Amino acid sequence: MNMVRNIKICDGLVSFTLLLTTNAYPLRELIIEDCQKIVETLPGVTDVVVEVTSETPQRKSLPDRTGIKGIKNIIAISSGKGGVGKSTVAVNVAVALAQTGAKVGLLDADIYGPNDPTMLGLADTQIYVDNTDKGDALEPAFNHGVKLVSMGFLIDRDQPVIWRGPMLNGIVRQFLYQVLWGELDYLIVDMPPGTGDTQLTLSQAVPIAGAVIVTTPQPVALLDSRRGLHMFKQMNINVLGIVENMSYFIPPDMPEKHYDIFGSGGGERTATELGVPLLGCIPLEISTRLGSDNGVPIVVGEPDSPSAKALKDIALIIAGKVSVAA
Ligand SMILES: Nc1ncnc2c1ncn2[C@@H]1O[C@H](COP(=O)(O)OP(=O)(O)OP(=O)(O)O)[C@@H](O)[C@H]1O
Repeated sequence: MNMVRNIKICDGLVSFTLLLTTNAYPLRELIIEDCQKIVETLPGVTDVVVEVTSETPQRKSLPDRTGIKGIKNIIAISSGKGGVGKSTVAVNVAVALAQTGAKVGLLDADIYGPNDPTMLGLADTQIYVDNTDKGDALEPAFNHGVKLVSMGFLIDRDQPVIWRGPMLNGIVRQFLYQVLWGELDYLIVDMPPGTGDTQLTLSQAVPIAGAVIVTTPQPVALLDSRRGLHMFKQMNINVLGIVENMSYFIPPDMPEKHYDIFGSGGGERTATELGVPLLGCIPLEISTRLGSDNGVPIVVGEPDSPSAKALKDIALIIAGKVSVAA
């Protein structure tokens, strides 16, 4: 698979480079260990040095959808229903991917309720327009390893956004094409809830490497997720799977206890019924909410908490699936 490069043999010392398709490769450690062990068993070998590097493959353009220069993979995080934790998942997955060394951008396409600046600790940040040879372009904000563009930077915090479809399309296109994103392995798009204008604009404008649907276990949320899934299928967009958020509540004073507030197993059932994978389940934890409110995502603030571990695993699974698809 052309993943082994740069083989050097010097007496008993063997060194080589392993090229992974993503830094966030879920089986990274296992592969390194296996390669090491196998070479070590060869006669005459005394030492093995494995270097690891990665090259994220790029999602190809489609006949009717051209990619954005420099951006390898666009991943849409969506939900059928509001308030299920879509932004929490988008922000934490973006930061978790950046933690693996990937170059990551986050486009907050939730034009009416832009929360990502707060969640990424950029609530009081301003972004600027640069004059480039291709016209004016926005310089994204940056924190926790992630570049961010959001409507939240362009409006007064208390000002409601009252726009119609065509204006929305305009801003979403600007956020895609008139931002100095630079080189990105992943552009995570935090979609607005539901199946409206923004979703259509995005799905039609650019080739999306994969869509993730965030849901909570209760039946009403799951019903809406089905609609979202059908929209992506109709638009020929690869659905990577479902994330079940708020799967169960962990009380901070009794971490061994789990309460199924919204019922249990809903995400699993929906995933099976719709024939898409369940990418992971995230518990309801007070620290996750606090992290979002304080601008320190849980994968940074409490990386060993159950929610952070679940979110990091989900990020790796998403990266793995995107690489396989590409
Ligand atoms: N696993 C969790 N544990 C605790 N709180 C959570 C969890 N997931 C999300 N929250 C909290 O629930 C609220 C809603 O989450 P979030 O804003 O991510 O949802 P959303 O689906 O993006 O909402 P919207 O539809 O408004 O865009 C936030 O206050 C967030 O901090």
